[in-house]
Amino acid sequence: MTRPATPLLDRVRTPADLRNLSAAQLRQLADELRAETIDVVSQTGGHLGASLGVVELTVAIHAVFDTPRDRLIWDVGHQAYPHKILTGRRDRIRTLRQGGGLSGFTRRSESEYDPFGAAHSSTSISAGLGMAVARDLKGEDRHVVCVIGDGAMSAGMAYEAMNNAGAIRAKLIVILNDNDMSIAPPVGAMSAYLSRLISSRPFLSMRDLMARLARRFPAPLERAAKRADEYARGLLTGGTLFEELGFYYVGPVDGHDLDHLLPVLRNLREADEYGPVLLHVVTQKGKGYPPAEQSADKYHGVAKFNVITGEQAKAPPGPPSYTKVFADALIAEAEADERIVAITAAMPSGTGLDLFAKRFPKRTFDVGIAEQHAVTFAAGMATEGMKPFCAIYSTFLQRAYDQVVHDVALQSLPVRFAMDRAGLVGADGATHAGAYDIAYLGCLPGMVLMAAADEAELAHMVATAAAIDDRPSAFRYPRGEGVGVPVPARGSVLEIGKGRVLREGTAIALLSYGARLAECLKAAEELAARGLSCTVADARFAKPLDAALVERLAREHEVLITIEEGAMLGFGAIVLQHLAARGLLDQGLKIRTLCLPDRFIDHDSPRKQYDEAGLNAPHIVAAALGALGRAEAARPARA
Ligand SMILES: Cc1ncc(C[n+]2csc(CCOP(=O)(O)OP(=O)(O)O)c2C)c(N)n1
Ligand SMILES: CC(=O)[C@@H](O)[C@H](O)COP(=O)(O)O
Ligand SMILES: [Mg+2]
Repeated sequence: MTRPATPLLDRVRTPADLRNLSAAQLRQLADELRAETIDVVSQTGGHLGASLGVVELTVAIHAVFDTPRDRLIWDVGHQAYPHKILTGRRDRIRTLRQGGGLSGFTRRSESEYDPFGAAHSSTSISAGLGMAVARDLKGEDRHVVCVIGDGAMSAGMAYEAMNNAGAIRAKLIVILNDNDMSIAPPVGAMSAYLSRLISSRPFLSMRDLMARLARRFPAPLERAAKRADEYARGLLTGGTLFEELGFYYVGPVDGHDLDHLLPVLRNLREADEYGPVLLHVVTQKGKGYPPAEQSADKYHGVAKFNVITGEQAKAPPGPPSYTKVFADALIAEAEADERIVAITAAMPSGTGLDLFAKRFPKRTFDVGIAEQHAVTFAAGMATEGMKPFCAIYSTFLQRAYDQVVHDVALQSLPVRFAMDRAGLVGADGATHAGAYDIAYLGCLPGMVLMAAADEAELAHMVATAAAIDDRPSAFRYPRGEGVGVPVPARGSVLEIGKGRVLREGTAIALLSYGARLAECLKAAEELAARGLSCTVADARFAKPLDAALVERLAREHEVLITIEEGAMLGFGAIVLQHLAARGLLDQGLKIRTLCLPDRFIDHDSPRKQYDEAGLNAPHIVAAALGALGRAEAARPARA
């Protein structure tokens, strides 16, 4: 596939090269940038739709504002591929989301044009306000521009930030990129409000817009008199919500029309002695690439694809994904119990709740990007006897930690947490790793914590969680396909706090928590080939811990190794603390706890990530040999 011709883009290495181009040239540049973005993502995969929706906006912002001196913050950052191409990273853009390559999100360490890292949504206004206040305290002069999507605008953090910005009245430009899409179609009253804003009348004409901007920034002494006028206009223009939060609302403006964008942004740049402004731009996710425009998800996240046909590369048929198994298992439980309800925070397809919703539309709740609300919403339902399953990726559940502690665990409410994407997740990298849930939930009294070793275990854990009605429970499972074991139509309820032994040995005990079990079984074979007899056990539960199993393994083996797809202070720590309390650590037992290292693991293939983390079979073998003091415990071969 030949690369698109990009004669103008070829002349742009940094945004400074944009600033002497004419409007006509900028329009051509945008077309070339769009073609380049499509070509890049066809080779790398990634978040195409969002990037295509902000091509013109990216060009206009960098043409008008003096980036990187003026700060530009992209919310989530998944739409920042055109931004990366224009800011000196075009030469590396085809390394996107690959080991050693560019991140799929904005990242401070990657470029001075990325003043704030992102990936978890709705952080841009808070960060931008922080930068604006710091600017004012230091007496510096620069603009701060935040671009936030309509989906990201559904998170409470965005309102916390706007509320504070309106009070501080710091000079800040928030650009609301409204494409009427989240990952799925947006939900909630805010989405409806924005739709009203757009549908209430056509885009402001340039004349109206200029007139309003001119009126907006009157001489200071008239300002007081203008408030009533603004309020009245706000009722007309519909920006009332934002204006009541202290923002001046401008829009809606066509976010693909540079003839609109450039003069508006220039005006906002010049009228800079006033408070926060919200520019409402209307864009189309997937703009300019028909396969994306016509797709239901607007090609939010795509595999490599054929640019001509839009057809995405398909992985060879394999076992069902953990996500699919979860959805099927929950449907089976819900068929039998009408109290079961399911909640997602704007991730219906990613969590599999889109399948649950097809079967139980009235028992499925997509609350938008609002994990904190999702958890306490579930807690409220649990107080009324419902059986809520909160399906939230491990990494995104981090955002609702106090709700888990304060609203669920403290009240011992039977909320069930289905934590998909546990462990390392590959191309999304460190921001999306499900690394910490064992640690952050393991310290909460009363929680039942489970980790699925394979897809059949996941089905059993769904059934088990459904049956636990007196306290909260959580089960974690990795991104991607299962290992190919048969999955029951409906899971069986497990005995709480009981693990299982898959292989009996004498010298070394490998105690796995989660899906590293397969690697443990491989390691046991390798150790057996070296004459070392190995027990392999699946803990199944981190809480309550299977004390009898752990103590037996400690008593009957020379070496005990715990393995988990989680950070320090997780399962291994729970086992260590238990053995210490039982006085079993000072009887010569050689114990090792294999977990994620105390650093962030960057994007790469999952296999390579686990290699780097030291959690593949060769690393387990080396740990066992090392514990035994066997000389050949040299650094393990790469798995
Ligand atoms: C806290 C958090 N929850 C969920 C996600 C997953 N996520 C990534 S992008 C996205 C939708 C964002 O919608 P919007 O802000 O409108 O951006 P668009 O993709 O439409 O450009 C979601 C839910 C996330 N990144 N962060
Ligand atoms: C940008 C974002 O946060 C989501 O789109 C995320 O990348 C989805 O992850 P999965 O691809 O694992 O569903
Ligand atoms: Mg959107």
